[in-house]
Amino acid sequence: MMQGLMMQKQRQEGPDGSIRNEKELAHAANSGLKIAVDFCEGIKAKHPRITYADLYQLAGVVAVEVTGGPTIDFVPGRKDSLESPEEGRLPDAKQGASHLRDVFYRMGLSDKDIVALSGAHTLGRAHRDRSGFDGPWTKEPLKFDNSYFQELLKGDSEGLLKLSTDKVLVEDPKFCKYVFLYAEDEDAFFSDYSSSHKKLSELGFTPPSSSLKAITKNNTLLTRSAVGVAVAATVIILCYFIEINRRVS
Ligand code: HEM
Repeated sequence: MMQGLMMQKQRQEGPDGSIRNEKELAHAANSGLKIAVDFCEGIKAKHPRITYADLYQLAGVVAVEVTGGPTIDFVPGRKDSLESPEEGRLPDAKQGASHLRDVFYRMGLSDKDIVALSGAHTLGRAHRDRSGFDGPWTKEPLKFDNSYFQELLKGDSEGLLKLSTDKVLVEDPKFCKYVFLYAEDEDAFFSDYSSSHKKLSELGFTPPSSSLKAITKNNTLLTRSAVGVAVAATVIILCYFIEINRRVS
């Protein structure tokens, strides 16, 4: 998901759908993402007007929400590119705090963003045949909650994974205060996660005025893409559950 969210290019950071490029899918850090990209292809075929860049971001937003996480405001209008970045710009799970800061600061993100976004590891698992790592981070990997942070504070637990880049969040004093906060206060995690996810998903993107934003009478922001996002979202949810269930079981 991290990789899907970032999909950045050298000249301009930000989601542009280039992950569908075979060359980029072959980057080691993207191993396994072809499955998700292929799922999205069926939706793109039915709703060709949505860009790949928007579709992949929408899939991430929907996956977080349907698994119990916060709502993330989604604004369409990203442009597609097939120009891939060079390999090696995504975070390396075997490294530590300075590496994480190099990667995330480069995108204008903060220590708080790093910790909040790492909380996405509340979902899913690692696969030995993809990354070389194995196992979920939490006991309920289909549920988006703050248990990732609670598990981090407990230390090593049998059957649960902790990458170096997860452990460093407890070891580094500036990261650590957010780990304590999120482990204790799920609302604070959800609120910060939602803003950090939106920031990452809108890197290099200025929402166009034609994004069909509508403010309803009770001031709820509704964002509608011109294509049947509701239908697309339903299909994405189904795909997400089928895939995750298959991988977790
Ligand atoms: C902080 C640096 C990060 C590192 C080093 C990292 C590394 C990894 C690794 C090694 C895996 C296992 C891949 C596999 O074997 O299938 C993984 C999975 C995952 N990552 Fe990250 N990640 C990072 C940040 C993020 C962020 C920011 C997000 C989302 C906002 C994210 C969401 C996920 C999810 C949901 C999975 C599970 C995928 C599945 O179940 O197939 N990660 N990550």
